[in-house]
Amino acid sequence: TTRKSPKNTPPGSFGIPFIGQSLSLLWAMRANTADEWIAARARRYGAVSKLSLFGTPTVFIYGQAANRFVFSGDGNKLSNQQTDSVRMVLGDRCLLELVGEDHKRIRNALSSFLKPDSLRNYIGKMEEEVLMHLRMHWHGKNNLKVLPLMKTLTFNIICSLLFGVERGAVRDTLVLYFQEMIDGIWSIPLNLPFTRFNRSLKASAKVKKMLSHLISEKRAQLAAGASSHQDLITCLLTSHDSQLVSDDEIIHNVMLIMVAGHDTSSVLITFMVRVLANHPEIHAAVLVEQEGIKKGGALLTWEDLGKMKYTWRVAMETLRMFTPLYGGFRKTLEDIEYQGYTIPKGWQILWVSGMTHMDDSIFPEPSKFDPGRFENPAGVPPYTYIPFGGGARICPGYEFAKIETLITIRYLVTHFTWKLCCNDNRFRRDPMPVPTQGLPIQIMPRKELALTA
Ligand code: HEM
Repeated sequence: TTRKSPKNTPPGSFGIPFIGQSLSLLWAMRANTADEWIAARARRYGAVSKLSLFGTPTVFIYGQAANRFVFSGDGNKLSNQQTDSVRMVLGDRCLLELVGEDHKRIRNALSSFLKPDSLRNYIGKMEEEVLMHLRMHWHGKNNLKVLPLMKTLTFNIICSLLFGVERGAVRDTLVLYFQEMIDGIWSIPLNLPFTRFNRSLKASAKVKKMLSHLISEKRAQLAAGASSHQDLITCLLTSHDSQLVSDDEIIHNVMLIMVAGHDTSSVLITFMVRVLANHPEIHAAVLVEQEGIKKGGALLTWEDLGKMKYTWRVAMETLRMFTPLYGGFRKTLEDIEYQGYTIPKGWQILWVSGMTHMDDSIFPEPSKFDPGRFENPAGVPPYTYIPFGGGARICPGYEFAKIETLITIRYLVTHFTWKLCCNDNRFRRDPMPVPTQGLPIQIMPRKELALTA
């Protein structure tokens, strides 16, 4: 085959130098029109087009073939470098930046904690966090905002399970810095004073310092004979290939998991609360399933979670329609041919999930909420339903997210009923979906919350 000239790049333009289309996309995200922004681009240029985002030339591709292309590669042609702002905030040794053997090594180390066999030992701890949260923030209340509360809950779960940071002043400070850090993580990478990005970098430096301190403390505890199975950090420090994981790698990956592990599942739970309010028949079916799992005060087990099949299908359909992570980036390690175009080395590739999730040839009547779509997993074609990504980089936190979501929804439906205070059913992206006003609801107790787990 004859090699195409590198000039044969996809249609589209780079827009204003350096800024490119970043501001236009960021603006669309905040104005709740990002999905239309993407769709309009797709209508104008087709399934492959170029643009410039966050300082880098980018090719936007979508559809089943595009997803397969992004997720089934062996990592030699496409790496996973994030945009400059994300890398500067999280650090260059986190999983998102690593390729090949480095990526495998760190993923293995994290999986030893995140795999189902390990997580089943932590179900009780998660349940305890959920109950404590409900007693503190839901019990005795009439009105509340779901999204900020779910961020608090999932952040607390991450803190206690992954890093063993219990409630108290350290955790509170960490939450504050952390929120500032996330606020500016998606930015044009110019560190100018008084910008969100500048505040985010400063907060990131403080979080890194706190984590470094935490690692020293854990090392000392381990040396004094503490158990190695307390949390993710102690697991990483004592895993048999621990010598292979550097302190920087621990810190950067802990930061990644703090972001990846709470911002996403909080959105899933929040949108499930909205879905259940909007669809009384689905709410009733979830309640029947949950009440069928009678516990009489005993803690939930792995087997109980396995019985929550319908509840999880509701979660899957929620992830299809309100996918937390709308897409992501890859970077080309060499010139790549794709659908007759050349994508030059060093460019970004932008993939998105919403375009296949809302494609009516794959999911008929895509705007209809229907958990029945997932009754037969074989009915969903490969590489079309990708809320957790796919291939070598598929989300390693899938089981973690599933467990915390099922436990939280169980306690919500069995102990409360609720009504939406704001019925517009809209959301904006920041870049995670944010329902109007953070989803204010009115709640009514169904039965007493047990005072102990
Ligand atoms: C509903 C909840 C969640 C959703 C929708 C979600 C979604 C995703 C997606 C789409 C990716 C792939 C990104 C890509 O290919 O570029 C990913 C990666 C990742 N997720 Fe999740 N995630 C969720 C929860 C979690 C949790 C709870 C954790 C950790 C406890 C976690 C940790 C990670 C990590 C570390 C990666 C990077 C993997 C790699 O690059 O090899 N996620 N997630």
